[in-house]
Amino acid sequence: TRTTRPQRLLRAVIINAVRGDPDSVIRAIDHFCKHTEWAMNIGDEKGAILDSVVMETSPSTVLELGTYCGYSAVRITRLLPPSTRLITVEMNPDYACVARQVIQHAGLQDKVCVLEGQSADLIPKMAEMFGIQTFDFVFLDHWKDRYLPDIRLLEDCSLLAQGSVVLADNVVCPGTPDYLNYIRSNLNYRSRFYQAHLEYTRVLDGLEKSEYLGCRQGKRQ
Ligand SMILES: Cn1cnc(CNC(=O)c2cc(-c3ccc(F)cc3)cc(O)c2O)c1
Ligand SMILES: [Mg+2]
Repeated sequence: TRTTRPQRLLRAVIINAVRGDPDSVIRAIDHFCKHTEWAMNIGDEKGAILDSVVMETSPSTVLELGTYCGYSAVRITRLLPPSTRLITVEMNPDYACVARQVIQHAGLQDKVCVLEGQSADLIPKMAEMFGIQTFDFVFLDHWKDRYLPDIRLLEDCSLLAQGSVVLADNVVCPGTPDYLNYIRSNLNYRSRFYQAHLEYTRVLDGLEKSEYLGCRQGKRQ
């Protein structure tokens, strides 16, 4: 096939979504993934949970790891107050290129910074790059074996504050067992599991929401 799946998803957005209307971009992607070609966006069912967690957190500083085609970046950013920015990290340049165009079609390009590169390299530079201290909200949706090392890196870089919320996609499918074991046994977090389904399927999946409680000692026995 000459085009890639992200390119075909972008074409569906350009054809079917109203420029400057984030909700129509979301609907166009969900329609494409339900009726034409599955893609690994968080989707509508888990997306509604993401929306509710973003709204209850009402964050000032937001980090997303794993942009893919920009679907969750559009979902999150459409809910943010005018002065708030989303920083989203994508290691795949082809995905980043499509994501920037999807985000632009939604009219949210001034509120989103798509960073190309490895999360492990970029996280230590974030405070300096963006003049921030901590992230109020972090969404984990990148390589599943990077969730644990990257949450540890965020801690080590003091990028989490008391009350920061970390939401992780796919903790059941494909699954992130080492991350779940760590975050659920760590006294510095209060975690809650939201049962759902893998995007556009009946396969079980879920989201794990973890609130950082500040730096306490020890582990739960
Ligand atoms: C290539 N790449 C760039 N970023 C990433 C990180 N994301 C995932 O890997 C990811 C994978 C799946 C998934 C794939 C196949 C399957 F059979 C079941 C589930 C679902 C998701 O929601 C994901 O976020 C992968
Ligand atoms: Mg995912």
